[in-house]
Amino acid sequence: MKLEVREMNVCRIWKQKSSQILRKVDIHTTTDFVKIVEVGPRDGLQNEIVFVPTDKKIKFIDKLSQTGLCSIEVTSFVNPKWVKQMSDNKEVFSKIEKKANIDYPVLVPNAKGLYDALEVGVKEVAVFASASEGFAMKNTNGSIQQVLDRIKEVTTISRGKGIKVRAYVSCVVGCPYDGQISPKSVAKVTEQLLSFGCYEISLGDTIGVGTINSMNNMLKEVLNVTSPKKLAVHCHDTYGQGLVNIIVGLEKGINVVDSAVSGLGGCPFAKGATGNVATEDVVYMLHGMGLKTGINLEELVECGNFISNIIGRPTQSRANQALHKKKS
Ligand SMILES: CC(C)(COP(=O)([O-])OP(=O)([O-])OC[C@H]1O[C@@H](n2cnc3c(N)ncnc32)[C@H](O)[C@@H]1OP(=O)([O-])[O-])[C@@H](O)C(=O)NCCC(=O)NCCSC(=O)C[C@@](C)(O)CC(=O)[O-]
Repeated sequence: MKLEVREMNVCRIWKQKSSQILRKVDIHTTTDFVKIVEVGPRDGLQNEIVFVPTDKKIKFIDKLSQTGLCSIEVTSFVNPKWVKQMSDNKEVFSKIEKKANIDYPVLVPNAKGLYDALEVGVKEVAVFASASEGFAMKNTNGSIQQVLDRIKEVTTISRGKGIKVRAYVSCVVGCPYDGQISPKSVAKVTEQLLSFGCYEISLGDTIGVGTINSMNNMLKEVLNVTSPKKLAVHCHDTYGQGLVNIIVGLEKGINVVDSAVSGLGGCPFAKGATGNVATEDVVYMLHGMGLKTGINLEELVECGNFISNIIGRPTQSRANQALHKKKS
């Protein structure tokens, strides 16, 4: 009997808390649209050891283009000795069926990557910096400052050619090499990237260690140097905190979220990192909150199943598993 009363109280408190969160989200978002940047084809597949055939990558991206997504990061133009999985970048980008209302950014680390991408007609690039020295060195073979210098060159060339530049900051709360990361370092790198002309900064919890508190502290500091409209969140789900960390971002007025269908992914240079938060789970959550994404969840589930079959691993998305089971 006592237990029942306690459970009822816990339920009531949770209901109050979740409606407070929803109210806050309503207050802070100027629009009820949340933009999803699908990173499955790049962040999702870059860590796969077995090479995913190029025609399957293309089919995967073409299927994603049918779901209502408006931005799909398709590949990277990095050194193929470092990331062999993305070595078919030119063929993938050239052969995907591009829809007029979808952006197809590609990841580039330096001017060489940019020029290679320009050869196949890329219109948007994503550059990547780190808030930790250890990860900057392991991931990009340079210090934070050296990487920022390369990015400055990429943004200068890109702006001259009318190419849009988005930027990532990795390890915004924790680093596999340097441990906890100071929110001030994240704010400093964010400010520099914006000063180069990057239109949006995606804050990456690369190893998925963030919690409500660490995300909150980091975002408070970053929001001292910019507006939420310039930010996106990119949460890996290693500790199962991806969705809740996205809510922290929404509460602060951020309405761009990166995710990977089926929870694919991880970074080859971030030990212990697992996949991104699954796009299906994010979309299910956002729609349940009354927010719009423009995405058809059923079609997304199809994409998740398609790529899971190709890589030979079950989907990591809980929403996908549940919806698939319900259907069958
Ligand atoms: C940054 C570099 C290029 C420096 O790599 P480096 O070895 O220091 O480069 P280098 O300038 O000394 O050149 C060495 C060789 O690489 C070649 N090279 C140089 N650049 C390129 C290029 N763009 N494309 C193709 N080839 C390239 C260059 O031409 C040369 O060739 P060689 O003369 O020996 O034949 C290297 O470290 C690299 O490619 N790193 C890859 C890092 C990567 O892809 N990491 C995963 C993505 S980041 C991520 O997942 C995190 C994120 C974004 O999702 C957000 C989050 O979760 O936090």
